[in-house]
Amino acid sequence: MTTEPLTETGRQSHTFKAEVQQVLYILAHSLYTDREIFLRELISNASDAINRVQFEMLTNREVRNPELEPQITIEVNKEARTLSISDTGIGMTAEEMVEHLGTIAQSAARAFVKQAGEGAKQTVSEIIGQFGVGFYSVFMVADKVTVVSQSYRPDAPAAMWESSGGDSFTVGPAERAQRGTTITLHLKEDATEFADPWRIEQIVRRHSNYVAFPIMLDGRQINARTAIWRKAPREVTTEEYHDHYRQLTLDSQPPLSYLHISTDAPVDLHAILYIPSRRERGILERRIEGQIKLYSRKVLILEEAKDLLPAHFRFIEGVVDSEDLPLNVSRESVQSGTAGGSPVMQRLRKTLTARLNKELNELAEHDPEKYRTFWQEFGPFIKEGIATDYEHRNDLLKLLRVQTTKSGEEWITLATYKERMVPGQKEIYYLMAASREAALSSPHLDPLRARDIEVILFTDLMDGFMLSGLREYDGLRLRNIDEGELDLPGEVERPAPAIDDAQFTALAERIAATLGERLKEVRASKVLRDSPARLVADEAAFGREMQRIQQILGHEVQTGPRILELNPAHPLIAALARRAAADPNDPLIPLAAEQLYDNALLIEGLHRDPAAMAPRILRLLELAANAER
Ligand SMILES: Nc1ncnc2c1ncn2[C@@H]1O[C@H](COP(=O)(O)OP(=O)(O)OP(=O)(O)O)[C@@H](O)[C@H]1O
Repeated sequence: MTTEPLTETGRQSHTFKAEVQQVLYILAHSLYTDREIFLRELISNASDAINRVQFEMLTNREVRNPELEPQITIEVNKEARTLSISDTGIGMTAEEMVEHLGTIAQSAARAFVKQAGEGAKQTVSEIIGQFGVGFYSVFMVADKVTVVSQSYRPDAPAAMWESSGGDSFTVGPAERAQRGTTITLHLKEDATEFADPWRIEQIVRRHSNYVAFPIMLDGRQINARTAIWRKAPREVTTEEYHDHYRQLTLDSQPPLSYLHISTDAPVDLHAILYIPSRRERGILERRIEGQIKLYSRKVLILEEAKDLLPAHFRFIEGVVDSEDLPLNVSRESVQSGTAGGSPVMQRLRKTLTARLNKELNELAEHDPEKYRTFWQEFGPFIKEGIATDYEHRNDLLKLLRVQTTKSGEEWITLATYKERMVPGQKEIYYLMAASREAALSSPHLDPLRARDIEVILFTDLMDGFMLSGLREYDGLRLRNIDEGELDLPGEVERPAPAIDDAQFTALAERIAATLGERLKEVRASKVLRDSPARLVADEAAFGREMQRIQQILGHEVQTGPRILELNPAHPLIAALARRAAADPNDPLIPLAAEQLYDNALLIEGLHRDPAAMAPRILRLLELAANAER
């Protein structure tokens, strides 16, 4: 930014930073249909400014005009084609104007220019929201903008900032009687609509209705008078909740569900918590995590209160308001739970968490379709909580849903699994695989299918993480069925081997020689029925769930050799064994060994490079077709 010498009026001319110039150019020259959001941005800045001065007043006595009521005032003049918005906020000094209204975070600007330049599908309001070019959006509708401000600092003189877009702005002294800021827009010819009071009221209702301070127009308050979370739930309509959610989050989809708490005892608590309908909103995934705004006595204490819910509920959006929070707390002390904030925060957290759990359980019970959506979008968070949050594990286990060999497309609870266990079953059986389809073709299922035992199919990356911390449910151990020695209830008849021991040994030796160090042992299976082979984990191999995650993420892990079990009653194994016994150098055997091993990895979702199998499969096909080489 370059700065020119003072002119006679005491104004100094500055050049916008290059990134700002680019942003301004795009904003001024694009035909955006939702230009009206410039007003939302200005109101949001005004509201921030009031929040900030309220905070100053809590901690700092030296504030100019402490008696001023928090208020945002809009004035329009059709003849002059102007719109102005004033606030009783923190104000800006001349230096702050240069700093805040001349620059823009460079990375944000670059990302903005890139997105806008690509003609991205999202609307300008989404882009602006994401990149924080808020103030500059005025240049979509104005060809000249004047800002006059009086800082809260008692000794700072009033100042003005003015620009017609382009590449420069001026800053100089000004007259302003009281603390706060007035921004005046000289509207472009095609933006006259924004000098119409009716239009302004419509925009405020649509985008800024729930701003916590009065927004005045022609002597009337045009935003909602009472914060909806302070109303009794029966007085709030679904539409109002949806509107509030949209204005809070900028999410274009309505929330999946919401929860409104309004109580005075044992704590004073007025809160609305929203469960979004999807996890990822907007291209930048800025809102993959929710935000909970914390108010006390109408003062916004925290824009993003982290400690009000356990970490696994971080996708929740909403507002929490409690009169019980001491006003003399700083943001930091509320956050860290010190300085007296702690006991109240803990009580709030406890109440909110319990109510949210209850709400989710009720959703599952009364609206299974919605709960299914919830589970698909936010299941991974619940699983994370189960693994890491011992305090809430039992509550979270009620929210857990799984698919099994018997559930089809349905999602069931562990309680349902338990009810459906066969007589004599003492453990919960599960299988980890790449997908449901892959899981259902797993050879490990053979002995359980034969006994009609239900098996949980875990196919999500987070499942491994969850299982690393979850060893049992309701007194039942969770057992991975890839283990060699499962003590299964009930007896089933075993199919008779189709080959003799010598033939089997010949095959086992050839396979062991081919697969070398990848295997600990090749042995005859006591449990396989319909499948030819399986890879069995070493029971001692603790932590395989986490290892699995590492493997899927492509990290090098020492997994230790496993045991290959062959099914001597299977036609393929029998045929291979006969060939191995007849000709130890039969070329089919090593190819088959490799392919059986790869099949096992594929089903488990652990194969590193499936494409590498293509030449071998081709060779196997040639052998099957007796093709000449
Ligand atoms: N009405 C106002 N009163 C006091 N300061 C203001 C006001 N409007 C803007 N500012 C200052 O100008 C800065 C830049 O505003 P701008 O809207 O461009 O970005 P932001 O508010 O920081 O980010 P975003 O609007 O995207 O959340 C603000 O951070 C604030 O410091």
